[in-house]
Amino acid sequence: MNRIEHIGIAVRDIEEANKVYAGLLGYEHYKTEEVPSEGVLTSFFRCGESKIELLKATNAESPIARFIEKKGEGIHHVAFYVDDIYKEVKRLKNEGFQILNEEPKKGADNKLVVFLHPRSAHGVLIELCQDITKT
Ligand SMILES: CC[C@@H](C(=O)O)C(=O)SCCNC(=O)CCNC(=O)[C@H](O)C(C)(C)COP(=O)(O)OP(=O)(O)OC[C@H]1O[C@@H](n2cnc3c(N)ncnc32)[C@H](O)[C@@H]1OP(=O)(O)O
Ligand SMILES: [Co+2]
Repeated sequence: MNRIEHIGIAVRDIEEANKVYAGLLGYEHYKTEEVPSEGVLTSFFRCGESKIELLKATNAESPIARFIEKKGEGIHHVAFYVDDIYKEVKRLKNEGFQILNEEPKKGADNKLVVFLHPRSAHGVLIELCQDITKT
């Protein structure tokens, strides 16, 4: 793992959050993408080599809806970029981390993603991301 790929932030109203983060960063988001399999609408801002990923729930069973219901809006996950997601999953499993999906799934922005349970990482949901084109 050599850099933070993005920080995921759970929001109730993505249009309003887009305005706030555009005001904060001084530039607009570069894309919006729905990921139906995760029940989310995402919006991305670049931030150096990393990104901010705003996430709005698109249904009541979405992890974002459940998170906001329990904890309110805020940082939902930290995503690390990895060169070989299969190798990292194997390594992290051997280290004792609880892998939520051992088979990488398609995330937003052309990435394959794997999640580690927050109880494995002191209450922080961790995402691993690899470019789909590098598989
Ligand atoms: C857009 C695609 C992708 C990308 O390309 O970037 C994404 O980012 S998708 C993001 C949304 N998808 C996910 O979050 C998938 C992984 N998450 C999960 O599998 C689940 O949300 C979970 C982490 C396993 C929790 O699910 P569940 O056990 O059903 O939820 P509960 O609401 O019952 O919570 C149990 C427990 O865990 C705490 N929790 C839940 N989410 C988080 C979180 N994001 N960060 C920290 N802690 C979290 C929750 O508060 C509960 O704690 P206790 O109340 O103390 O038991
Ligand atoms: Co994410």
